[in-house]
Amino acid sequence: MTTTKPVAVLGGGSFGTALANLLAGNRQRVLLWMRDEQQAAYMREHGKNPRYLKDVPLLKGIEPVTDLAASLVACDMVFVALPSTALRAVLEPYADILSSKLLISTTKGIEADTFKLMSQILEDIAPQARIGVLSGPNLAREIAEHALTASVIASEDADLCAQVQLVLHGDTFRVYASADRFGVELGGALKNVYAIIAGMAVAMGMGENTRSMLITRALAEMTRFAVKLGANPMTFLGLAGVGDLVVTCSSVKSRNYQIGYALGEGLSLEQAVERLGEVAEGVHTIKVLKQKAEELGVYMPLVTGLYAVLFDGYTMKQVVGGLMLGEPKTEVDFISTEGFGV
Ligand SMILES: NC(=O)C1=CN([C@@H]2O[C@H](COP(=O)(O)OP(=O)(O)OC[C@H]3O[C@@H](n4cnc5c(N)ncnc54)[C@H](OP(=O)(O)O)[C@@H]3O)[C@@H](O)[C@H]2O)C=CC1
Ligand SMILES: O=C(CO)COP(=O)(O)O
Repeated sequence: MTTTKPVAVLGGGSFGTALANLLAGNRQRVLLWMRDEQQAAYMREHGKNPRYLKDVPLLKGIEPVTDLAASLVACDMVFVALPSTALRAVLEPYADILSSKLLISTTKGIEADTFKLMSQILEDIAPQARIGVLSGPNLAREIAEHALTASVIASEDADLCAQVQLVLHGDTFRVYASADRFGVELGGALKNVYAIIAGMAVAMGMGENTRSMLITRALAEMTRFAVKLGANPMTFLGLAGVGDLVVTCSSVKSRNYQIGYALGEGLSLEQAVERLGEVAEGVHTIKVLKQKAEELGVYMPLVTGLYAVLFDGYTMKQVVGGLMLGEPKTEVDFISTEGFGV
């Protein structure tokens, strides 16, 4: 089915580009908004993004544009694929126009001063808007190359979920609905931190047992944190939790993993970020997460360890030693096992 109005995608990076292609593949007209007119002009002329996913042809139906107000006015449904550090500043001036829209955040980050997730920022900006979150194991390059992929659209608004499923669902992209917006969004933001640790471990020559331990203990840690914030732990067993954690901790295509790998090779954080030249949200998330975990008294040894390496001058060896020799713990301590006969 084709909606009459175009769909807006905000952000001309890897994910905005992949999402625009997905929508256009489903015969939607797409206004792909980016800030740089030179980039948009190149894309209109050559049918490719000159900076991100450079070799991926843009499908017919995508119009690269730079007038944000006009794009928002023209569309009812708006996907936001901007970095977390830019989202509020970019959208705040357009609060009035956004009020009547369906706004779907795809940004996996946490705001530094407020600890707000991106859909909560959208809610601040446009309280009247209908809001959702798209999240899951969704590496942009694989989506662009039509790898079979699943994602989750999460919103309290079931009609919004259905509309998003309609425009995105296709041969290679399957979209599940969830009513747990907070849990789905939190999972996507938290896993980036653990992908940095996983990349670091691989660069340092650690094995598959180690990676498996890391991913599983990361899931325990992020779920423990989420439960403290009142989230539903079961959501973390789905695509937007364990699904996204596994892909991001296992793939060299993940930018957060690449940051970790560079750190493991001995680069400084600044050097790693510069070499990547793309967004790696975990670099910001680790700071706010460490602070929030302390504030709430949540035990997050992996977060604390990564923070110590990145900002307090500890070596990986020191941190790993501390983690392994720590007091023995119970395994699944974050979900009540009452009633399971355990
Ligand atoms: N890539 C992926 O696999 C996935 C990414 N995401 C999420 O999508 C979000 C965006 O990531 P992604 O597209 O991959 O990042 P990229 O690094 O590929 O691209 C970032 C984009 O944001 C633009 N941008 C940066 N600052 C601003 C600003 N102030 N105003 C307007 N545009 C700006 C950049 O423009 P410019 O080139 O001009 O700097 C660029 O187009 C992240 O939160 C990420 O977690 C979610 C799922 C998968
Ligand atoms: O969120 C992602 C996959 O689901 C992309 O991860 P990176 O931002 O680490 O590339």
